[in-house]
Amino acid sequence: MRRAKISIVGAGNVGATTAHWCAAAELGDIVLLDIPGEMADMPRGKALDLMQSSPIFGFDSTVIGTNDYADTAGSDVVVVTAGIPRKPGMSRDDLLATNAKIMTMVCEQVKATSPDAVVIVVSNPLDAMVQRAMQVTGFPPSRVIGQAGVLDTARYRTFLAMELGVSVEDICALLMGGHGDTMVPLPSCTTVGGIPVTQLIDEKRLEEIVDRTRKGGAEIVGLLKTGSAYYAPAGATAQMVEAIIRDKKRLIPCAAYCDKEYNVGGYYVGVPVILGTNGVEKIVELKLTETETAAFQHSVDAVKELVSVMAGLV
Ligand SMILES: NC(=O)C1=CN([C@@H]2O[C@H](COP(=O)(O)OP(=O)(O)OC[C@H]3O[C@@H](n4cnc5c(N)ncnc54)[C@H](O)[C@@H]3O)[C@@H](O)[C@H]2O)C=CC1
Ligand SMILES: O=C([O-])CC(=O)C(=O)O
Repeated sequence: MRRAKISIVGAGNVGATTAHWCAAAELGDIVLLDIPGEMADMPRGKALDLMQSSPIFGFDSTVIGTNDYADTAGSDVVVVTAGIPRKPGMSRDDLLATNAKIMTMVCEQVKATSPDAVVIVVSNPLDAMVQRAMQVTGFPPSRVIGQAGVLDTARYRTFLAMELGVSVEDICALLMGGHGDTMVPLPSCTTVGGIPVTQLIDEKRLEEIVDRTRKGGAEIVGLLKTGSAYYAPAGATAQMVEAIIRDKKRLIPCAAYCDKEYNVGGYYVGVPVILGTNGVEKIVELKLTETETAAFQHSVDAVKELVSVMAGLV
């Protein structure tokens, strides 16, 4: 049986860690690509190091490092983590100009070498970067998806489990909106072992936990000092890769292209989707309360604003 081919563009912290999770789960053969220059050999070094862990973890995925898109040709999934991360004091939006240029260069190559791939964008500011990736590749929007919601929800679930002293496995939650301070929690879709979270945590404390989730990326940036989070972001990305490669039909929040859905009008924003081999196979439309609709609209407006700034930049 042909093994799936997964290419990861950007062999930095998120890219290399995604390669690690994908290899350990034997999701397919992996190509790790980064730019030529002084550090040209770095992806080859990381790939070889990962390969040498295969006898320990018992995986037969191959991992190669390269600077040449020819090696990524015919990928089933391409993950784009290329770009700069933020440092303390910066917002994700401060990365817009630099990362939009990088995203354009990367996606021109992806379009030429892996025209049938499903593309998962991770680089920030996420919602604008995934819009740029869709524009440059010209791929159907269902095959260009952004990773944010799985990470944001994982953070939320972690904090809820810590608060209640229960297993993370028993926490089921959903967040919507952009990957930023405007993300929209949905307490009505958050349960602990089937019990609505609102029966276990009072409103004020829940709002504090939501607030910590919103600022979850910045909290890690403040601790690391030199860059941003990568273990959980890479785990979230690998979960999306798995849903696509194994056609799992996971119902998870991703940045998906919404036109009529939720009346967004042609932008990427975090919504619940069904993710399978074809990428986004369905956007699930929930009935939101008035307050949730207003918060979601606020989040969409922030994404629109960023996309319009990006259009004026490049
Ligand atoms: N969506 C999300 O939930 C998250 C997004 N991020 C974002 O992911 C991006 C990567 O973060 P890290 O891996 O921590 O950064 P990093 O600095 O460790 O790695 C980025 C890599 O991209 C490479 N790169 C730059 N230009 C390139 C190009 N034209 N082609 C190929 N590779 C190129 C760099 O050489 C570097 O190795 C950042 O923009 C960060 O903000 C990070 C965490 C979560
Ligand atoms: O905070 C950042 O810059 C990286 C990121 O998106 C996250 O960890 O959520």
